[in-house]
Formats: sequence, C-alpha cells, structure tokens
Amino acid sequence: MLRPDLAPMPEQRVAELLCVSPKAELHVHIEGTLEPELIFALARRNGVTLPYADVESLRRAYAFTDLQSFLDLYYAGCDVLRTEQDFFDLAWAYFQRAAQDHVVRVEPFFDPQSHMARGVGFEVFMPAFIQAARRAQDELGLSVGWIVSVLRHLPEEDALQTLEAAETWLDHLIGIGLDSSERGNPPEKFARVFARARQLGLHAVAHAGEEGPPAYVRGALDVLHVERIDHGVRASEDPALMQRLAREQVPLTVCPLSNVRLCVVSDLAEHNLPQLLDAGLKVTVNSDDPAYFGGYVNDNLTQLFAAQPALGAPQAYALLRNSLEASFAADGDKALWIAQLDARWHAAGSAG
Ligand code: HPA
Ligand SMILES: [Zn+2]
Repeated sequence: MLRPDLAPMPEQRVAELLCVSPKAELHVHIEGTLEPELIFALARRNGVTLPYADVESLRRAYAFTDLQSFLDLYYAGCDVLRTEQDFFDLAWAYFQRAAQDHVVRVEPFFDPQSHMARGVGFEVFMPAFIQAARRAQDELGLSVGWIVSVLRHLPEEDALQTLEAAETWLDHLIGIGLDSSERGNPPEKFARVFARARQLGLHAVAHAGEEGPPAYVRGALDVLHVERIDHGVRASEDPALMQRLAREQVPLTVCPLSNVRLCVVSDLAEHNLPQLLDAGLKVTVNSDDPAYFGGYVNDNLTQLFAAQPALGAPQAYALLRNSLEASFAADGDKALWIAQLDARWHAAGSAG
C-alpha cells in the first residue's frame, strides 16, 4: 500500500526511517546466516578441517556465478553444524543481528535434509531453534516462526520422510517451504508433500521465479497452493501472471542483494522491484543468505534505495507495511506492529 499523504522527504531521512522502522523478515535461511567467523569457530570446536586457511580466504570464495555455485558452498558450510549448541549459537547470533535492524518478526527457513544427510536430526537442531526463539522473544521482543524447507533437487519421497520427521515438532513450526536448485525441479514435483503439510495446518511458501521461469510461479500457486512466493522476480516476464499476482495480492519475498550476487540481475540499479511495486504487487524486501550475500535486511533496503532514484518515501512505507501484513503472525501482533510503524511515519511526516 502506498501512502500518498506522506510529505516529501530527503533521501537520507527515508534511509533512516527504513532502518529504524519495525519490519518483518520473511525470507532468510538460517544456514545462510552462518558467518565465516562462526564457520571457523565451530570447525575448531568440532575438530573439522576446512579447505580454507582463514576467514578472509573463505570470504574470497564467495564469488558466485549462479544459484548452484552458491548452493555448493552453502551446503559445504553447513558441515560445521554438528551439535545442539552449534545450532543454538547460529540462531541466537542471527536473532541478535536481526533485532539491530528493528526486525520484530522473522520467519526463518531451515533445511533439515542438509543436516540429516550428515546424521544430524531434528532432535539435535529443533531444541536449539526452539530455545533460541524463546530467548529472542524474551530478551529482544523478536517474534519467530520457523519454516521447515524441503530441498527440490532431491526426490519427493525424501521430502515426505522429512515432513514425517517434522510432525513431532509441529507446535514449533508455522510453515513449509521449497528451496535449493530451481531449474529442472518444478513445484509440481512436490504436490503430495505440500498437500500433506497443508493438511497438518502448515502455511505454504515456495521459492519460484528466481532462476526458474514464470511457469514455476504459476505451479507454486496452482499446485502447491502457496500463500507467498519467495523471490518471484521473473514474474515480470509474464504480464498475465503480473496481473494475477496484483489482483490476488500474493506477497513476493524479494531479496535484492541475493539477486545481484547470484547474477539474477546485473546490479541493484537494474533490479525490477520498482516495476513490481508499480504494478501493484505486494512486494517485501529480505536478505535470503546474508552471511553470503553481503548484507542483512536493512542493507538490502538502503542499498536498493540508494541505487534506485525512483524509490522514495511512499515505496519505503509500502515495503515495510507489506512485510508486516504478509507475515504469518497473529492478527493482533500484526495490528500492533503496523500501529508502531504508522506512529514512526506519522512523527516523521509532521516533522517535515
Ligand atoms: O536463494 C536461494 N534459492 C534457492 N535455495 C536456497 N537455499 C538457500 N538460499 C537459496
Ligand atoms: Zn532463499
């Protein structure tokens, strides 16, 4: 929703408001918040030998050419996560970082299959995630809803087994997601696992239209019955799909720095987010894998706004409000956060 009543504001003021306003982060992979420093600390703790001499040489390897080149390093990074304490340290570090960005609600993905393949099961990571989320709520006022995500490069049978293992922890999960290598792995491959998840009362989201074609966005909506599309930027290639996304107000969780780092777009100035917003889509800005892509949610917002002169106060307000509205939090919580957002912007507007 754009607010036409906002007084014109200098660019710097918009950037400040973007940073200090309450917001929801709806597209972040907890394993993608594993900073190189923590990779080295956990490797040391667990006696794992890394193929990099130090943090700097690992960081230098983060030069990706596409989604797969990133995923190879992302899954390799996961190998240092072995114990409940490791997963707690990972999640707690991210929650503290998110709170600095005035995130009031986060719905992080986690990839069980990337851990189960190494013999690390739900009984190791779930207690850690639950404990970290509890502490985030108590100490940071940060509300957390976990999304169990299945890997699309693996067979649906694996995903069904993963969902079955997740059922024990259902009270601590809000949704199911679909991630990993998109091309050649259409949403239709996961029809049964998403049907089962929805039967269990989970919300449904899926990565679609990041590297994959607009048809994958349609498939996610029509076959998986998802409530949000993760990425979705390639929808702009299909005018009829754009009209549908606008009409149905399907939220898109867009990740600008990720799109640049994975060569989905050439640079931030070329990103189609303004076009998506202009077409009336319910767009949100998120960080995806901030430890790998060079920025958390406020970095994504401020760098995008700095690169795109067409983005100003109305778009900033819309993106923040969309994030809160598109979350799966309780209606009462959402209403409270939106009131806090409006109070911030009202004060800014009257200050001129
Ligand atoms: O950006 C992504 N796309 C697909 N799968 C992923 N897994 C972690 N990040 C991503
Ligand atoms: Zn993602």
